[in-house]
Amino acid sequence: MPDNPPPAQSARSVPSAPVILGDEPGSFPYSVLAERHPAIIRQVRESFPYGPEQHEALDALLASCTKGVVEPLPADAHDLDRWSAWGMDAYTGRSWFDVPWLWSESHFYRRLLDAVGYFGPGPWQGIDPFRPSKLAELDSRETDEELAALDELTGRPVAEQATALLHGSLWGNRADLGFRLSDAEAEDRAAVPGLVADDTDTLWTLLGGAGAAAGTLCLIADNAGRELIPDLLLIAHLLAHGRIGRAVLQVKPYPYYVSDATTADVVDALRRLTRAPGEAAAYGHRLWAAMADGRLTVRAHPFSCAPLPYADMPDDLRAELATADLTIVKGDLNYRRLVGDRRWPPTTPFAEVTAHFPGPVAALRTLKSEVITGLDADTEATLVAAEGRRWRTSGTHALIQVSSSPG
Ligand SMILES: O=P(O)(O)OC[C@@]1(O)O[C@H](CO)[C@@H](O)[C@@H]1O
Repeated sequence: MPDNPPPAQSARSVPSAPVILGDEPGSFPYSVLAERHPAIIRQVRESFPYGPEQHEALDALLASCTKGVVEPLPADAHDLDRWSAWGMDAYTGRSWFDVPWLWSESHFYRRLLDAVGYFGPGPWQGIDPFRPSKLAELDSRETDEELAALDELTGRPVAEQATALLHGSLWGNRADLGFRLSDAEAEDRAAVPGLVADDTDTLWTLLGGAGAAAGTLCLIADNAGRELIPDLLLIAHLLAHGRIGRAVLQVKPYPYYVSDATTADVVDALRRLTRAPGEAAAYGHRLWAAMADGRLTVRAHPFSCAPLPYADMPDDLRAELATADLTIVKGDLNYRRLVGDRRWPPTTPFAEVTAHFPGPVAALRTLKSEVITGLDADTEATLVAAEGRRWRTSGTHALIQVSSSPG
């Protein structure tokens, strides 16, 4: 692992707001560590007929992450050097609640996969503990309905299709299985259609406005299933209408944050599309063909599962993203990593906190954690007056923010 700077404070970060920890009882980060992680362990136990070894390892993880400290990785761990570069040595021996929240959450998934034998060797190597819930979602009535809506959409003017598919991708971010674990009513709460920040016009300008050469879009994916499918539909539309010439889909190299998309999930989503009735299959076949001729590629960079902000991305990823005409960063966690997981005043300019990014960048996110930047003062005041702090974490609000000139 040649290329990861130390985690504590990169030279490129903007150190002007405190990093979020999970140490405040009653706060959202605390509840994720104290309640969501144990619930995830329970769900994983129930999903597979694991043997005693795995149950014992899950017991040990539960004790460590709720009442214990961050333990060192085994000396023969395949990713020892990587985690060492990502802050392991500095955080070993400290309570999971006292280190940066982003770090302890991310490390939890690394440990969970270890506990169930995902990293092998052995018969459970590569078995995604979240696959049953991901597949259930892919097979759901809601997915059928969303795909059926494409039949009607296809007859509409192209601009209308583009807007609908962009919003499909944006609001698809509500389909987050980890979030639902700690907030069962989340999906039933009505979404607030007015975006808290809306740079859609700039986004379309960057996505091959009239006369522009079709460039490369990088999409840093978030959840599989009902978020990944609309992401893929948007990519298919942009390719088909010449707004981009090529797309790179960045997914996770291993299962993460319950429902984050891996390469296996991309394959499942494409198979789901190609086997669907109606227009959905046509989208699926176009995407399949784009994979075959290289207009759509999938990447699973190790840094996608790093416990660090994107300001600390390694040089090879930085160079790769610098070649994209636009990078779309999907979802809440990626937003936290993009702007830095810090207590920013909400009016902190988005362009300022993303100045580290190597090229034009857009965030498409529903709001599910405390971090927020780029609001105008009136919008913030209206949200606070109506909801206190609830708008930050309820998943009912969304944003499209673009910075066209970083890097
Ligand atoms: O990134 P996503 O899928 O939009 O959301 C991830 C999430 O559910 O998990 C994190 C807390 O565990 C938060 O960032 C957010 O609430």
